[in-house]
Amino acid sequence: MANGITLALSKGRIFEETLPLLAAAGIVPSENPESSRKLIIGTNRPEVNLVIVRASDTPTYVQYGAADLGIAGKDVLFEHGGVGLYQPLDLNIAKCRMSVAVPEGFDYAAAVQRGARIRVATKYMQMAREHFAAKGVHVDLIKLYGSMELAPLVGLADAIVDLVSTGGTLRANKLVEVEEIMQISSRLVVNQAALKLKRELLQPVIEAFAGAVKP
Ligand SMILES: Nc1ncnc2c1ncn2[C@@H]1O[C@H](COP(=O)(O)OP(=O)(O)OP(=O)(O)O)[C@@H](O)[C@H]1O
Ligand SMILES: O=P(O)(O)OC[C@H]1O[C@H](OP(=O)(O)OP(=O)(O)O)[C@H](O)[C@@H]1O
Repeated sequence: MANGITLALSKGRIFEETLPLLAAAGIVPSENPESSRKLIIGTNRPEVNLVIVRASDTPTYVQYGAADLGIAGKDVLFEHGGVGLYQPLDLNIAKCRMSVAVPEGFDYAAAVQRGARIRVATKYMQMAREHFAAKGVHVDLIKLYGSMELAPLVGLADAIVDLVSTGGTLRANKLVEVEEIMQISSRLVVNQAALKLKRELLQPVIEAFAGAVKP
């Protein structure tokens, strides 16, 4: 794939929401990663391949040049740190927000005010650490890899830091949002060296994506 370009995408919402952007760049995947077990997927353009990765691994593939470009959530980029990545575009897809949530009935404001140590479960350690440090709130962070909403229900934590979109998952688990940390959407990320070495192939894709971004 050294002569072509490789785009890293995760299955699910990022893949689905990227399809119209790919179409605008004249790129049509030859298989659907939801039904195929293949991790390298060709396209209608012989010089363009897709690699299917875990959402949180996208920046790593692009940082090391294993993929020339990729699409990753701002949440994932914040945890990664963005080293070696050029971030030319906010694609305005996979929109949600990072929030603090607690069980209904837990008085978060009072706990913060009296300086209590709060146990917070999250997959987003860096985001949570910076948020609470900036507010001067004392927290013990507990790293989880998913289903954060369960943690307060079983006594593992007082609060969670997680992504919220419709709020349906919080409601279903009798949790309430008490603080919004950051609005989240996905960005195009490009390997900085590839941008120089493969500019002729990459620039038209970046421009087509830019032209297809919905406000
Ligand atoms: N409910 C949601 N609504 C809209 N966007 C979301 C929602 N949940 C997550 N996202 C965004 O979509 C991105 C991809 O989410 P996805 O669920 O595919 O991966 P993940 O399960 O969070 O990651 P991983 O598979 O690496 O654990 C997230 O990084 C986030 O930016
Ligand atoms: O506010 P809502 O619309 O309910 O969305 C929020 C949920 O979406 C995300 O999970 P996702 O659906 O991606 O599941 P996953 O983390 O298991 O992939 C997030 O971790 C929340 O649990």
